[in-house]
Amino acid sequence: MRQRVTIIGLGLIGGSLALSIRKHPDVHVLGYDKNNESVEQALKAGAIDEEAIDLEKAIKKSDILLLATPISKTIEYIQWLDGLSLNKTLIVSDVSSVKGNVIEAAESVRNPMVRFIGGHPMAGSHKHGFQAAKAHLFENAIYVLTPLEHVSEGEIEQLQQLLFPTNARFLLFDRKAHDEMTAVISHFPHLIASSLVQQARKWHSKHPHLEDLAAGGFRDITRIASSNPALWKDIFFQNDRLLQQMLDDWIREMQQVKEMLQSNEQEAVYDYLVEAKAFRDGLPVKKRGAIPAFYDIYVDIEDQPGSLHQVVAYFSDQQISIKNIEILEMREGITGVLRISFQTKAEQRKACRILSDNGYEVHIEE
Ligand SMILES: NC(=O)c1ccc[n+]([C@@H]2O[C@H](COP(=O)([O-])OP(=O)(O)OC[C@H]3O[C@@H](n4cnc5c(N)ncnc54)[C@H](O)[C@@H]3O)[C@@H](O)[C@H]2O)c1
Ligand SMILES: O=C(O)C(=O)C[C@]1(C(=O)O)C=C[C@@H](O)C=C1
Repeated sequence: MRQRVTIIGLGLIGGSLALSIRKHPDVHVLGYDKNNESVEQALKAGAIDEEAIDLEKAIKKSDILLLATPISKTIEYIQWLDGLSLNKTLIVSDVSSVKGNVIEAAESVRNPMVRFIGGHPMAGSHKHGFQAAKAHLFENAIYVLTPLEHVSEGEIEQLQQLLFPTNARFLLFDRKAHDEMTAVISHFPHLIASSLVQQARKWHSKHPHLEDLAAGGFRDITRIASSNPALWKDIFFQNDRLLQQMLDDWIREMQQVKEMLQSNEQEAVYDYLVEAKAFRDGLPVKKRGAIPAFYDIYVDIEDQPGSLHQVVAYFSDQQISIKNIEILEMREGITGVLRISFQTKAEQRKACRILSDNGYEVHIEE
């Protein structure tokens, strides 16, 4: 049976979900955004079938509602649903980066027709708005679901079926585990990235050439500081208690590192770095885990027109399919480093052999 889905918020995440879901032949997608331009872009791109002009009417006819607005707005929409008289079950999900307050709002909803399943695709970008949306944004990403207790297995399955074309991998957690893990792995690192940029900004007035020296390391570790400040302000305040706890721990740890430096404890500093490297290197990149499962190779190429095309041509000749390709911002102006990802180890090994045989310097992270 044809399902009707309404998406509120057609920015980066809502737009990407819409583009992906529309691959189902039997799903009719209605879109709503407070910004008319986003609706027009979504219609033009074929991400939605029609605009939800009368939102209440659209929701009443829908089977599934996806909320992809800023977190505080998502909470307001959930509260508003309580007052709607619905005559059929409505599965409601969101995409919020923090779950505590969202789940609390959903638990206060007394409307028996509303079945809330929290959602959080662990993929995104530092860009925002529909123009940055991509159908493949969530490919191989973890998609966390936090269903309320009364939600049935069948309803979770129905949502997963709808989201199937995202090619994401679903994991179920409760709100506490979700918010602690995202604080550690996403929210706190974001704060640190912004603080590193702030530090560089202050030193910049003394050393105007600082920006020329900002090469691979600084750019890698601070990319996320270019994200949408409004979104991140919202995330920080939604998860403020845990962020403060992490800041306290971090300040304490930095104090210990400072003391090691002051007392010339070279071995202790070395051990600190070794321990961090071991954990970082052990993050699951090869088996399916918290980080998408790709088999990567790194290739040095000349920074000149045609170099990238030449590498890609070797793979298309041999029918090796590339899962992802990225130019790493290192050694700018000298050589480029390409990170090329493959789905299988066999493809990774074959690609490595072809390029090595053709004189390229290729690296594989073991
Ligand atoms: N950006 C990321 O990397 C990322 C990743 C995963 C989850 N999220 C979550 O996704 C949600 C949306 O973030 P985004 O990055 O897509 O932001 P975005 O700014 O690209 O999109 C938000 C959209 O919501 C619309 N909107 C705002 N208030 C509205 C309202 N009251 N009614 C209707 N539409 C409204 C905006 O016009 C905009 O189009 C957030 O809750 C965020 O926590 C973001
Ligand atoms: O790739 C990025 O730019 C992101 O910041 C994505 C990222 C993350 O921290 O990994 C950011 C917030 C979301 O809630 C989920 C994913």
